Amino acid sequence: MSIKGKAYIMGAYEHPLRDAPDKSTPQLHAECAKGALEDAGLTKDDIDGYFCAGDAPGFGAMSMVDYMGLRNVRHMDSTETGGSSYLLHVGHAAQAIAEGKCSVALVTLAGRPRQNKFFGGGAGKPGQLTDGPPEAGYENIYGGSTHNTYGMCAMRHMYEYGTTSEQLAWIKVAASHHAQYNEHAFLKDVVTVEQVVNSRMISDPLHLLDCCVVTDGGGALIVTSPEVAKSLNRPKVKVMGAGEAPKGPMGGRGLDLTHSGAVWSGPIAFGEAGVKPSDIKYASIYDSFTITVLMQLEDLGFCEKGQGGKFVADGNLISGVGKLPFNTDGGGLCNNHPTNRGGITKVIEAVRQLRGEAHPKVQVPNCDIALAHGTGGSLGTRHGAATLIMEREA
Ligand SMILES: CC(=O)SCCNC(=O)CCNC(=O)[C@H](O)C(C)(C)COP(=O)(O)OP(=O)(O)OC[C@H]1O[C@@H](n2cnc3c(N)ncnc32)[C@H](O)[C@@H]1OP(=O)(O)O
Repeated sequence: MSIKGKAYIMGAYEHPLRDAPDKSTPQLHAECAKGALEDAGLTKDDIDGYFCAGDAPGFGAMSMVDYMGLRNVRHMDSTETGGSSYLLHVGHAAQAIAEGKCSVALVTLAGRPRQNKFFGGGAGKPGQLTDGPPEAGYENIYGGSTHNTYGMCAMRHMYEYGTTSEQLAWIKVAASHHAQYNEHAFLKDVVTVEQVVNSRMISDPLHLLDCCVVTDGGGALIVTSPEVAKSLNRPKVKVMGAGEAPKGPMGGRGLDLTHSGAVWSGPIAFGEAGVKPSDIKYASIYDSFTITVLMQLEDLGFCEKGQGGKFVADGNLISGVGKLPFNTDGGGLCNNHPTNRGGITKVIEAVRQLRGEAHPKVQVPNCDIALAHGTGGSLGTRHGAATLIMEREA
């Protein structure tokens, strides 16, 4: 069943904290839920559907429903696809609403990676027997897997297409240009290409400034039926299309290191929404590392494969300058990357843009159609991809 026009995002909230030593993860989930409900003009007793991923402690969705006192939930989903989970959840919530399983869905993400000093899914130390993910035993002998696999993708992209570190650096430059206007951004300083390429090497060819930040916090969304949306006094953001796909060595269907699952999730979402890349006025693109953005821009069809380096170096990602303003909150590269599943912030900034509530310095004029895309896991080897297309309803 198509979800086009069957659900609306009516509430969105991003937690203002980036460092939360005095709050528990369930508390952050609850504060985000409260913020999104207030934004929508609803109460927690209105919620009858709940969605979260693996960052929710205990028994995931079940524990959070209990902790938050959500008495009327009749539909739950805790599908885990890493950083793309929260984009995928909007699609799943829309599907559940279209099928009559619920009418007000709450989606929450929260975590405290700064306190836990933990990223990467529990892969364990080199050579250690681990209860982490199944691939850990094959990969942890080479050290930390996340930065290394993204580094391999960047290296391969450079080899295949001649992409340069300077071109990748433009992605951080664009994100920092937007982050300067975000009072909550973890990093607010505008940086130059030279600063990015001269920052310390993390995993060749990715430098410190090619990486996303590590922040505590979270966010929440409220997705409702058209009937509930009509009753609320907020701008309506219509869900137009959603696509999801896994990429893995076995399920990867022949994709090499330079391609992401966006090659599958993108066309599904565009097809369902009935729009094309040139119709998109604003894009939130998952930005765990600069290379993540570059590959996804290409795979979603915003430029030709291999031309991403030129596209970003022409300033196309900068609001008010280029063709495709991206991550106008500063994104994961500068603003916020709570947990290793930061995708919810991608939807939240797209909602701000469509409502006309982004910072005036970065607001895209007449922003009527936006895309949010997430990836989760390790870009080169195995990850989940999810694409969401939304439209402002007059
Ligand atoms: C699907 C997915 O989501 S996969 C992605 C999951 N996320 C990640 O892998 C996180 C990637 N980022 C990181 O691992 C870390 O930020 C690192 C390794 C790049 C840096 O961490 P550390 O070496 O511990 O740096 P530390 O936190 O001590 O900060 C040192 C300095 O660098 C700065 N800094 C830290 N991270 C970044 C960053 N990403 N960009 C720019 N500056 C940074 C800090 O502000 C600090 O500056 P200061 O000395 O002026 O105060």
